[in-house]
Amino acid sequence: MRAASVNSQFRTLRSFSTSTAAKTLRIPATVARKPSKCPALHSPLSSPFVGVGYPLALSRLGEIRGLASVAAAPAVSEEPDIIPQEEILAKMDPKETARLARVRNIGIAAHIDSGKTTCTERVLFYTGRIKSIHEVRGKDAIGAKMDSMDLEREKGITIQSAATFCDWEKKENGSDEKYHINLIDTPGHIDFTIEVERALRVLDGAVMILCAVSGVQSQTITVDRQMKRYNVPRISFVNKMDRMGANPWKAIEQINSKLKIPAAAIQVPIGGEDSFQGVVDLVRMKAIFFEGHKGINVVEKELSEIPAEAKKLAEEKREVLIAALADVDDTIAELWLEEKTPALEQIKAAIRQATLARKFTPVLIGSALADKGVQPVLDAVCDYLPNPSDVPAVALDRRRNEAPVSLVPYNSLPFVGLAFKLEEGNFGQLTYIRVYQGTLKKGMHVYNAKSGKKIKVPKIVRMHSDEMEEVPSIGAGEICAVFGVDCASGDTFTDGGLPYSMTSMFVPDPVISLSIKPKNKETAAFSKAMNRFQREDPTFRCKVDPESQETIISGMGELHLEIYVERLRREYGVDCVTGKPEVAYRETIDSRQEFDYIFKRQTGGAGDYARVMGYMEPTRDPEGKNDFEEQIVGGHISEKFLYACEKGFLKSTEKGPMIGHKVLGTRMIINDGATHMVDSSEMSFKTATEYAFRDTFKLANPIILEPIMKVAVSAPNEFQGNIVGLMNKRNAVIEDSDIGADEFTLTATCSLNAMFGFSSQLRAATQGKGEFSMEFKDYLPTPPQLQRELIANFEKERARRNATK
Ligand SMILES: Nc1nc2c(ncn2[C@@H]2O[C@H](COP(=O)(O)OP(=O)(O)OP(=O)(O)O)[C@@H](O)[C@H]2O)c(=O)[nH]1
Repeated sequence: MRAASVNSQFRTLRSFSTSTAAKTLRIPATVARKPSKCPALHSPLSSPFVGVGYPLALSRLGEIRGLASVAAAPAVSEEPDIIPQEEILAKMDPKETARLARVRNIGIAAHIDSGKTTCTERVLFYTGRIKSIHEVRGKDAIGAKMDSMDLEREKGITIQSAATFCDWEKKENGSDEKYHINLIDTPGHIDFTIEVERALRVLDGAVMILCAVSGVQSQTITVDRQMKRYNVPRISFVNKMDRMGANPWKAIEQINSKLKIPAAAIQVPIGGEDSFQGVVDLVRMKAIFFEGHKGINVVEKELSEIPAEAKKLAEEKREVLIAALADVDDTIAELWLEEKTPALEQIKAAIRQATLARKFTPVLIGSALADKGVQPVLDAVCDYLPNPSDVPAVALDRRRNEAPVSLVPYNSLPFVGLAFKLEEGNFGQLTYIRVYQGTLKKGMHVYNAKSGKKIKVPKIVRMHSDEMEEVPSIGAGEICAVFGVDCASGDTFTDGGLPYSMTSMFVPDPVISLSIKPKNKETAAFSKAMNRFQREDPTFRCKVDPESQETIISGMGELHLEIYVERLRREYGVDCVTGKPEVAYRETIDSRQEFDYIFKRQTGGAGDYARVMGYMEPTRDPEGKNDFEEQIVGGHISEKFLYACEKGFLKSTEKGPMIGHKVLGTRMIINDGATHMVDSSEMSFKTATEYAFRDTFKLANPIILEPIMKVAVSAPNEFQGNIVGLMNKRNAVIEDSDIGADEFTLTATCSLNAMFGFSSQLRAATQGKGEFSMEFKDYLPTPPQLQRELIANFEKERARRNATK
């Protein structure tokens, strides 16, 4: 009972605490939501645990509280104890608290070409990780460190996220404070969105970069959604201040209005465009300049030494900052009402707390390419982004019905880690792991929570883009990579003692596919490459169509598949011919239909006999799940044969009867049937079910579903008419149109089918100034005319194949 009263007291307390949101759980929405796959049925993105304290297994609670030993604690409790994060942390070893306070796991995410890689290159240079800076598409033809793949360097885009780490010595009050930063540079292009998803799943905070000219762009909106999905606190950096037309205030206004996150500058620029020289720090009211080779020396000056105009702007914008903080922080609000000026430490504390609570994002200003403003971003990462103990991590306890339990980033606790990314390296599979609790040591045995397999960890490394540094162990709250650990992306590892697993990341369904065939006979290399790509990238799939015998690859967009075809050629020497990209349609039914199917065949010797009876109906499941049930009374079909029926059902859903695409939202009930003493077999029941499925499906109001995309298009205002025209032609539903001072952003939903070829038309309609991004939303029925065409084409192709057999 005690536990229950602690719970209720705690819940009441927390619901009134101003800092509740800062302690909310970082659970990916996969717990609450799976990707919506069914027409007009969409699940919310919220986590069920948000805003509530979290339970800690009693055994662990005892450990942390020093009250009871593991053995003394009850093995399973009906009522999980819930204690606040502060209480857990208060019990932690001060040495651990101090260690974690200096660790940051952060990602850099932004719209394409905002300068993520350019910025990361400076971070590595200023922290001493690299000796010289190489630019993205730079004249030296070396390319940025984090774009290690040849293709990335050539195309100037990031394809894979790259991890690195560095130590930053933050100079504060004359003394140095050393922070350890694990950093992931993620791709901007939507086709590689899984890279952003998995990075955000394991990172504690993020730097969102925006272009000072373009402000919030289409992909910024996608990245924003992903950060919100994983509850990731962020600081913002308005880059490219050296560009003509740079306007950080517009970008900040757009963060407020378009992304709906209260944002305010914590710096103002000194000069702009060609004459951008440095920034004024509004918290400390000091001017900052970047001198020496590549701006390596940060030079501070008093405001009396800078132009009066910049000083006036700083005073004005400091007021704006304090007013914005007053909206999100009680202490600042009180001082503000009393017209008192908050102290420096009060401002810093308010920014930190509001940022951690995701109620605010502080905005920094600079130009990575002009080597100005990157070091203050590093300081802000240390000052305002969370350390691993600020972000509660949660596992699900399999012993307690998947009840959430907190993990504590404490080195001496039992180990729990999440494999979030796999990469095939020259020395075998490299698995990236975020250690949430305990220590991972070289040579120790870990258990895969899913397969139960025991694995010895032969080698642990810290990654530095494509280079690595071997380490003997890695502590809680850190990121590393291990060799020789066979697993899938998203698997949980424990030391074997804890029955925990962690929720994995959100993996969107592929929406586009194409047929692919090696030009010559390099099949071994081809299969090797396909296996590797699929293991590394859960959004890339490859299968052989049993009917056409063609290999079909599927992914998130045309560029996604194009990159893999190119990698096949370069990395495996396999040249391929590819078919036309095709939309990943789905098939479903809309009404109930009974069936009574007899499968009978006599071919001399033992024959085949199976009779299955029942009905099919739509499941109307929000996630589009299929369902097979048996409701046999009287034992007309034995267990063994019913199992074969289920197999037949599952096979049928893989390739729909209408156009051979996957089936969604369909239930099959078998409630009667008949068996022959001699002729019935598992194979005959499986086949009977497949035939029954095929015939019944066609009578149950079958529908072809197509992927509907959420599209965001932005372009200068003068092209608004052209773009609305382009979207109307595609029967898009325009949901919102946001007109800024010189650019507008239009959001719409449109079928993927209608979006083919859009990028070139958009270019033509906007003189190359428009851009767009799209993301899968859900599946909706295709228009009847298209459905007829798809079926006719499928039948024609099938007849052609049969004729050539
Ligand atoms: N003028 C100017 N150009 C910049 C700045 N930062 C980056 N760039 C340029 O913008 C282009 C894109 O930079 P990247 O660093 O590759 O951008 P990214 O966001 O990593 O790109 P993706 O990973 O492909 O999305 C390059 O040509 C850079 O040189 C800046 O501060 N000012």
